[in-house]
Amino acid sequence: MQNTSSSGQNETNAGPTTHFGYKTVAEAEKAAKVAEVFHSVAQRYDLMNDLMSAGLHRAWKAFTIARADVRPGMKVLDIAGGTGDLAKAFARKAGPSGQVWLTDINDSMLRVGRDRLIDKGLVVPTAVCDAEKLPFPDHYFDRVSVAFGLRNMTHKDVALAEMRRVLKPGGKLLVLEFSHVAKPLAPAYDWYSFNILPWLGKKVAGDEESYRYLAESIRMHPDQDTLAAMMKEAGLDRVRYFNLTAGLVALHEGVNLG
Ligand SMILES: C[S@@+](CC[C@H](N)C(=O)[O-])C[C@H]1O[C@@H](n2cnc3c(N)ncnc32)[C@H](O)[C@@H]1O
Repeated sequence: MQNTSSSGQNETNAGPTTHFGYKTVAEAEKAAKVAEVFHSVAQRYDLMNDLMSAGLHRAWKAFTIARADVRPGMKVLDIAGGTGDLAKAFARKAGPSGQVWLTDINDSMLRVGRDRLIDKGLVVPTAVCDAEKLPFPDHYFDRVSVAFGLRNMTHKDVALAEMRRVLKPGGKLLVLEFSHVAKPLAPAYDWYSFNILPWLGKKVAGDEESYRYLAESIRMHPDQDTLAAMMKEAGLDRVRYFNLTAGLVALHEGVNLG
Protein backbone atom coordinates (compact mmCIF):
# COMPACT_ATOMS: atom_id res chain seq x y z
CA MET A 1 0.00 0.00 0.00
CA GLN A 2 1.31 3.49 -0.78
CA ASN A 3 0.60 6.65 1.28
CA THR A 4 1.90 10.19 1.04
CA SER A 5 3.47 11.40 4.29
CA SER A 6 3.17 14.94 5.66
CA SER A 7 6.56 15.75 4.07
CA GLY A 8 5.12 14.81 0.69
CA GLN A 9 7.43 11.80 0.46
CA ASN A 10 5.93 8.55 -0.77
CA GLU A 11 5.85 5.73 1.71
CA THR A 12 4.87 2.10 1.63
CA ASN A 13 4.45 -0.20 4.59
CA ALA A 14 8.17 -0.93 4.09
CA GLY A 15 9.05 2.78 4.61
CA PRO A 16 9.88 5.66 2.27
CA THR A 17 10.23 4.94 -1.44
CA THR A 18 12.28 6.38 -4.25
CA HIS A 19 12.92 5.88 -7.96
CA PHE A 20 15.14 3.25 -9.47
CA GLY A 21 14.75 4.21 -13.11
CA TYR A 22 10.95 4.03 -13.67
CA LYS A 23 10.45 1.57 -10.83
CA THR A 24 9.43 2.61 -7.34
CA VAL A 25 11.56 0.88 -4.72
CA ALA A 26 12.06 1.17 -0.97
CA GLU A 27 14.72 3.80 -0.29
CA ALA A 28 16.72 1.19 1.58
CA GLU A 29 16.91 -0.96 -1.59
CA LYS A 30 18.07 1.65 -4.09
CA ALA A 31 21.79 1.68 -3.22
CA ALA A 32 22.01 -2.10 -3.58
CA LYS A 33 20.27 -1.98 -6.97
CA VAL A 34 22.60 0.77 -8.18
CA ALA A 35 25.54 -1.28 -6.91
CA GLU A 36 24.39 -4.27 -8.99
CA VAL A 37 24.37 -2.08 -12.11
CA PHE A 38 27.92 -0.83 -11.62
CA HIS A 39 29.41 -4.15 -10.49
CA SER A 40 27.96 -5.59 -13.69
CA VAL A 41 29.23 -2.92 -16.10
CA ALA A 42 32.59 -1.96 -14.50
CA GLN A 43 34.86 -3.91 -16.87
CA ARG A 44 33.13 -2.64 -20.02
CA TYR A 45 32.22 0.80 -18.67
CA ASP A 46 34.80 2.86 -20.59
CA LEU A 47 34.19 1.13 -23.91
CA MET A 48 30.43 1.54 -23.48
CA ASN A 49 30.86 5.26 -22.70
CA ASP A 50 32.74 5.79 -25.96
CA LEU A 51 30.24 3.77 -27.99
CA MET A 52 27.08 5.22 -26.44
CA SER A 53 28.16 8.83 -26.69
CA ALA A 54 30.25 8.48 -29.89
CA GLY A 55 33.13 9.82 -27.81
CA LEU A 56 31.22 12.94 -26.73
CA HIS A 57 31.67 12.16 -23.02
CA ARG A 58 35.33 13.09 -23.51
CA ALA A 59 34.36 16.60 -24.63
CA TRP A 60 31.87 17.00 -21.75
CA LYS A 61 34.57 15.96 -19.29
CA ALA A 62 37.17 18.21 -20.97
CA PHE A 63 34.82 21.18 -20.47
CA THR A 64 34.37 20.20 -16.80
CA ILE A 65 38.13 19.94 -16.33
CA ALA A 66 38.62 23.38 -17.89
CA ARG A 67 35.91 24.95 -15.69
CA ALA A 68 37.40 23.30 -12.58
CA ASP A 69 40.62 25.24 -13.15
CA VAL A 70 42.61 22.97 -10.82
CA ARG A 71 46.00 24.50 -10.03
CA PRO A 72 49.18 23.06 -8.53
CA GLY A 73 48.84 22.27 -4.84
CA MET A 74 45.04 22.12 -4.79
CA LYS A 75 43.05 19.52 -2.89
CA VAL A 76 40.38 17.91 -5.08
CA LEU A 77 37.70 15.32 -4.34
CA ASP A 78 36.18 13.34 -7.21
CA ILE A 79 32.98 11.69 -5.99
CA ALA A 80 31.45 8.74 -7.85
CA GLY A 81 34.73 8.87 -9.73
CA GLY A 82 34.41 5.37 -11.16
CA THR A 83 37.04 4.64 -13.76
CA GLY A 84 38.85 7.89 -13.00
CA ASP A 85 38.67 10.18 -16.05
CA LEU A 86 38.32 13.36 -14.00
CA ALA A 87 40.68 12.30 -11.21
CA LYS A 88 43.36 11.52 -13.79
CA ALA A 89 43.18 15.01 -15.30
CA PHE A 90 42.95 16.71 -11.91
CA ALA A 91 45.96 14.78 -10.57
CA ARG A 92 48.06 16.00 -13.49
CA LYS A 93 46.99 19.59 -12.87
CA ALA A 94 47.32 19.53 -9.07
CA GLY A 95 50.81 18.03 -9.37
CA PRO A 96 52.89 16.46 -6.62
CA SER A 97 52.10 19.23 -4.12
CA GLY A 98 48.35 18.69 -4.60
CA GLN A 99 46.03 15.99 -3.33
CA VAL A 100 43.40 14.37 -5.55
CA TRP A 101 41.06 11.73 -4.13
CA LEU A 102 39.35 9.19 -6.38
CA THR A 103 36.28 7.93 -4.53
CA ASP A 104 33.23 5.83 -5.34
CA ILE A 105 30.69 3.75 -3.44
CA ASN A 106 31.41 0.80 -5.74
CA ASP A 107 34.66 -1.12 -5.33
CA SER A 108 34.46 -2.74 -8.80
CA MET A 109 34.38 0.67 -10.50
CA LEU A 110 37.01 2.09 -8.17
CA ARG A 111 39.38 -0.81 -8.79
CA VAL A 112 39.21 -0.26 -12.56
CA GLY A 113 39.83 3.47 -11.99
CA ARG A 114 42.73 2.99 -9.60
CA ASP A 115 44.43 0.50 -11.97
CA ARG A 116 43.98 2.82 -14.95
CA LEU A 117 45.61 5.69 -13.07
CA ILE A 118 48.49 3.50 -11.90
CA ASP A 119 49.03 2.42 -15.53
CA LYS A 120 49.43 6.13 -16.36
CA GLY A 121 51.96 6.55 -13.54
CA LEU A 122 49.51 8.34 -11.25
CA VAL A 123 49.08 7.11 -7.70
CA VAL A 124 46.22 8.92 -5.98
CA PRO A 125 44.46 8.14 -2.72
CA THR A 126 41.31 6.12 -3.36
CA ALA A 127 38.43 5.43 -1.00
CA VAL A 128 35.19 3.51 -1.17
CA CYS A 129 32.68 5.98 0.20
CA ASP A 130 29.08 7.04 -0.05
CA ALA A 131 28.56 10.61 -1.22
CA GLU A 132 25.84 10.92 1.40
CA LYS A 133 28.36 10.33 4.23
CA LEU A 134 31.71 11.68 3.13
CA PRO A 135 34.59 10.65 5.41
CA PHE A 136 36.37 14.00 5.11
CA PRO A 137 36.60 17.00 7.44
CA ASP A 138 34.69 20.23 6.88
CA HIS A 139 36.22 22.79 4.51
CA TYR A 140 38.99 20.50 3.26
CA PHE A 141 38.83 20.65 -0.55
CA ASP A 142 39.36 23.41 -3.13
CA ARG A 143 37.30 21.52 -5.70
CA VAL A 144 34.68 18.77 -5.50
CA SER A 145 33.42 17.06 -8.65
CA VAL A 146 30.77 14.49 -9.43
CA ALA A 147 30.31 13.29 -13.01
CA PHE A 148 27.31 11.16 -13.96
CA GLY A 149 26.98 10.09 -10.32
CA LEU A 150 24.37 12.32 -8.66
CA ARG A 151 21.54 10.72 -10.67
CA ASN A 152 22.19 7.42 -8.93
CA MET A 153 22.13 8.75 -5.38
CA THR A 154 19.17 8.08 -3.14
CA HIS A 155 19.14 11.38 -1.21
CA LYS A 156 20.54 13.94 -3.62
CA ASP A 157 19.89 16.78 -1.15
CA VAL A 158 21.98 15.03 1.51
CA ALA A 159 24.79 14.34 -0.98
CA LEU A 160 24.84 17.97 -2.17
CA ALA A 161 24.97 19.21 1.45
CA GLU A 162 27.91 16.87 2.09
CA MET A 163 29.71 18.17 -1.01
CA ARG A 164 29.28 21.73 0.25
CA ARG A 165 30.40 20.78 3.76
CA VAL A 166 33.78 19.47 2.59
CA LEU A 167 34.48 22.50 0.35
CA LYS A 168 36.74 25.28 1.62
CA PRO A 169 35.22 28.75 1.62
CA GLY A 170 35.66 29.88 -1.98
CA GLY A 171 35.87 26.25 -3.16
CA LYS A 172 33.88 25.12 -6.19
CA LEU A 173 31.53 22.19 -6.77
CA LEU A 174 31.12 20.83 -10.32
CA VAL A 175 28.23 18.52 -11.13
CA LEU A 176 28.28 16.98 -14.61
CA GLU A 177 25.14 14.99 -15.33
CA PHE A 178 22.68 13.98 -18.02
CA SER A 179 19.92 16.54 -18.16
CA HIS A 180 16.87 17.52 -20.16
CA VAL A 181 17.52 17.81 -23.89
CA ALA A 182 16.04 20.59 -26.04
CA LYS A 183 12.43 19.69 -26.94
CA PRO A 184 12.85 19.27 -30.74
CA LEU A 185 15.50 16.60 -30.16
CA ALA A 186 13.52 14.68 -27.52
CA PRO A 187 11.73 12.16 -29.82
CA ALA A 188 14.96 11.08 -31.56
CA TYR A 189 16.80 10.95 -28.24
CA ASP A 190 14.05 8.83 -26.68
CA TRP A 191 14.13 6.42 -29.59
CA TYR A 192 17.91 6.11 -29.31
CA SER A 193 17.80 5.72 -25.52
CA PHE A 194 15.16 3.01 -25.35
CA ASN A 195 16.23 1.04 -28.43
CA ILE A 196 19.93 1.48 -29.17
CA LEU A 197 21.25 1.83 -25.60
CA PRO A 198 19.81 -1.43 -24.23
CA TRP A 199 20.81 -3.21 -27.46
CA LEU A 200 24.40 -1.92 -27.16
CA GLY A 201 24.40 -2.89 -23.48
CA LYS A 202 23.37 -6.42 -24.38
CA LYS A 203 25.90 -6.82 -27.20
CA VAL A 204 28.92 -5.17 -25.58
CA ALA A 205 28.48 -5.47 -21.83
CA GLY A 206 26.16 -8.50 -21.80
CA ASP A 207 23.72 -6.45 -19.74
CA GLU A 208 20.59 -4.96 -21.32
CA GLU A 209 18.87 -4.08 -18.03
CA SER A 210 21.62 -1.80 -16.72
CA TYR A 211 21.45 0.31 -19.87
CA ARG A 212 17.65 0.43 -19.71
CA TYR A 213 18.13 1.73 -16.14
CA LEU A 214 20.52 4.37 -17.54
CA ALA A 215 17.88 5.62 -19.99
CA GLU A 216 15.15 5.63 -17.33
CA SER A 217 17.28 7.24 -14.62
CA ILE A 218 18.14 10.11 -16.97
CA ARG A 219 14.42 10.83 -17.44
CA MET A 220 13.82 10.77 -13.67
CA HIS A 221 16.70 13.15 -12.91
CA PRO A 222 15.83 16.78 -12.06
CA ASP A 223 16.02 19.21 -14.97
CA GLN A 224 18.59 22.01 -15.17
CA ASP A 225 16.66 24.62 -13.16
CA THR A 226 15.51 22.14 -10.52
CA LEU A 227 19.06 20.95 -9.91
CA ALA A 228 20.29 24.56 -9.72
CA ALA A 229 17.61 25.23 -7.07
CA MET A 230 18.67 22.11 -5.14
CA MET A 231 22.27 23.31 -5.13
CA LYS A 232 21.21 26.70 -3.76
CA GLU A 233 19.11 24.90 -1.15
CA ALA A 234 22.24 22.95 -0.14
CA GLY A 235 23.93 26.28 0.61
CA LEU A 236 25.93 26.79 -2.57
CA ASP A 237 26.29 30.28 -4.02
CA ARG A 238 26.88 31.64 -7.53
CA VAL A 239 25.09 28.60 -8.94
CA ARG A 240 25.04 28.46 -12.72
CA TYR A 241 24.85 25.81 -15.40
CA PHE A 242 26.02 25.20 -18.94
CA ASN A 243 23.98 23.11 -21.35
CA LEU A 244 26.19 20.80 -23.38
CA THR A 245 25.05 19.13 -26.61
CA ALA A 246 21.64 20.85 -26.50
CA GLY A 247 21.05 19.97 -22.85
CA LEU A 248 21.68 16.26 -23.23
CA VAL A 249 24.18 16.93 -20.47
CA ALA A 250 24.57 19.92 -18.16
CA LEU A 251 27.48 21.11 -16.07
CA HIS A 252 26.30 22.81 -12.87
CA GLU A 253 28.70 24.84 -10.75
CA GLY A 254 28.36 26.35 -7.32
CA VAL A 255 30.73 27.99 -4.87
CA ASN A 256 30.83 27.63 -1.09
CA LEU A 257 31.03 31.18 0.15
CA GLY A 258 31.14 29.89 3.75
C1 LIG B 1 27.99 6.49 -14.48
S1 LIG B 1 29.26 6.20 -13.30
C2 LIG B 1 30.26 7.64 -13.45
C3 LIG B 1 31.74 7.35 -13.31
C4 LIG B 1 32.67 8.53 -13.64
N1 LIG B 1 32.42 9.63 -12.74
C5 LIG B 1 32.53 8.95 -15.05
O1 LIG B 1 32.08 10.08 -15.28
O2 LIG B 1 32.86 8.20 -15.96
C6 LIG B 1 28.36 6.50 -11.82
C7 LIG B 1 29.12 6.17 -10.57
O3 LIG B 1 28.39 6.65 -9.44
C8 LIG B 1 28.69 5.78 -8.37
N2 LIG B 1 27.75 6.01 -7.27
C9 LIG B 1 26.42 5.73 -7.25
N3 LIG B 1 25.88 6.06 -6.07
C10 LIG B 1 26.89 6.60 -5.32
C11 LIG B 1 26.96 7.15 -4.02
N4 LIG B 1 25.88 7.23 -3.23
N5 LIG B 1 28.14 7.60 -3.56
C12 LIG B 1 29.25 7.54 -4.35
N6 LIG B 1 29.24 7.02 -5.60
C13 LIG B 1 28.08 6.57 -6.09
C14 LIG B 1 28.61 4.41 -9.01
O4 LIG B 1 29.19 3.40 -8.24
C15 LIG B 1 29.30 4.66 -10.33
O5 LIG B 1 30.67 4.34 -10.30
